[in-house]
Amino acid sequence: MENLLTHEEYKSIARGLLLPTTAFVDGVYRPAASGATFETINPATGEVLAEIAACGAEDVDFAVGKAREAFEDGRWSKRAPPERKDVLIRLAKLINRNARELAVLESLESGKTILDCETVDLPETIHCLKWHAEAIDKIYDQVSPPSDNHIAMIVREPVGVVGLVLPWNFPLLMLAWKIGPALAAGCSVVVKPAEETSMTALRVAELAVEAGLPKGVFNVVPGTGPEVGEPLGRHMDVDMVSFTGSTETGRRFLRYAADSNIKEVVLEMGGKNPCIVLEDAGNLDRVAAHVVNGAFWNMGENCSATSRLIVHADVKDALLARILAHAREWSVGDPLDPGTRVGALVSRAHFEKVAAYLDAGTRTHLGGATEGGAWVHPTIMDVEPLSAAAREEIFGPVLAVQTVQGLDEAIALANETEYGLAASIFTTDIKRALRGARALRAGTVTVNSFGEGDISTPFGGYKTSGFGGRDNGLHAHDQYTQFKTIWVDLADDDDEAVG
Ligand SMILES: NC(=O)C1=CN([C@@H]2O[C@H](COP(=O)(O)OP(=O)(O)OC[C@H]3O[C@@H](n4cnc5c(N)ncnc54)[C@H](OP(=O)(O)O)[C@@H]3O)[C@@H](O)[C@H]2O)C=CC1
Ligand SMILES: CCCCCC/C=C/C(=O)O
Repeated sequence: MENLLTHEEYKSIARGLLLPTTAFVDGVYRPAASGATFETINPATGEVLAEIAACGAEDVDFAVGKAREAFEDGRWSKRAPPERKDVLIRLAKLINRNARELAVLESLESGKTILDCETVDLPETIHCLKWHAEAIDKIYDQVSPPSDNHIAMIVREPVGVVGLVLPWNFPLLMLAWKIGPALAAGCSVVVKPAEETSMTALRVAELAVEAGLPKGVFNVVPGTGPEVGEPLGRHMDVDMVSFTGSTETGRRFLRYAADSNIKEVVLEMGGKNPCIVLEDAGNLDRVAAHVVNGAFWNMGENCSATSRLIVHADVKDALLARILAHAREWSVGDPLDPGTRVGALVSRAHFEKVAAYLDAGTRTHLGGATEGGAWVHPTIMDVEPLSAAAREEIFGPVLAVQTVQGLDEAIALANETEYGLAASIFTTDIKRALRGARALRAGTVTVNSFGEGDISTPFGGYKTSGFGGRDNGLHAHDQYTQFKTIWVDLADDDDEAVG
């Protein structure tokens, strides 16, 4: 990559970074009301990076109040769409101008590789914000099929004050997936970043004010799930929550909503994503490259990671040989080294969760060993269909392999999961590919590739992987919009009134 720096240069940038550590509410940084802090740790070294404001219910209440004030006086919600567009495009440009520092900050907090931060997370974050900004003034209201005696308009309105609860695996990109359409729609937001990765969201909120976003529209309240996430989920003046994270926590947000003001809830949750490789898959080396990328990219800390390989017995050995060859090329190491493909897992606690699965297979082909810190080598193992390793979301670089004799068996096995986020199928027969894609119960199915689609395609899950809406695409704007019907009677003043 020609634009990448050297390992030493990245380390030098890391040493010089100014770290944002307090909440960002109503346009300024401020400590938690209690004055409490918590440590944020660099998972690659175990060192404390910073002490972050440990906010609580009082801070959430304050931030929601400021967001409400901003929403009601219309300083953003009633601005003309082209004006909102200009501000968000300026924000995307400012992120671009600060991309290197943000990439290093993201890598330091999360253990993600600088290679991915520089070449995927930052470019995709910028692209996402621009895409939603550009969409703002191209989304039309509607008029229902007309009749002689009435006209009905269906107008979009911003949903109001929105809580955005984020995960740690793509801190910037998930922020962009949510603030892009939410701010485009005219909402005010209160962001709760994951406690492992608060700092990039804080910095982006500061850049947003520099871009011209009025104060109070974009607030970030760092802290733990129970201390910040729950009060946000239960707040009577929050109109909607959009959440990405585990299915277990997603369920809690449904309860919070039911117990409070029945706010709208959109949930993007876990996955145990199958990749079916049939005997007619074609070039197995190409297939192997996709499987390895799907399974080990971002250390497998990806809700749509390929975590189950369901392979036809006739090609299993040949495919595995190629998968092992590709996986061995994924170097494990310091996330700030641009040659590293597999960085550190996000935390020691998460490392321990993933490591506990490493002996769960019936035969391990590669990996399994770990070395200090929070590193797990790409691991490929055969598993029994009903085993925990075959069913549970591991969220690490672990690929569980199962063998089948045909398409129907493969589909049945692929669908035998509580999740339904993503799936892929490899075959050179278009009919089998489409039959398979239709039968797989997942929000995104890729054929002869691994991927999540792009900003133009909706992203979300079936079954316990998703609820209430989709991220990405114009579909994401619907999450943050209310539809209002305005019905106008066209009858003459002296016509009989009909109900
Ligand atoms: N679908 C996805 O993209 C993701 C899936 N996961 C899955 O979840 C597992 C656990 O990871 P984890 O970080 O604990 O994921 P969580 O679902 O717990 O975290 C996601 C967000 O929800 C917050 N949260 C946690 N508990 C509560 C609560 N009781 N009330 C309100 N908000 C809460 C978290 O806060 P905080 O962490 O700051 O306390 C974080 O901001 C992973 O191993 C993986 O399997 C994890 C991340 C992303
Ligand atoms: C370049 C696209 C990356 C998409 C990652 C999607 C993951 C979402 C999640 O884990 O929640």
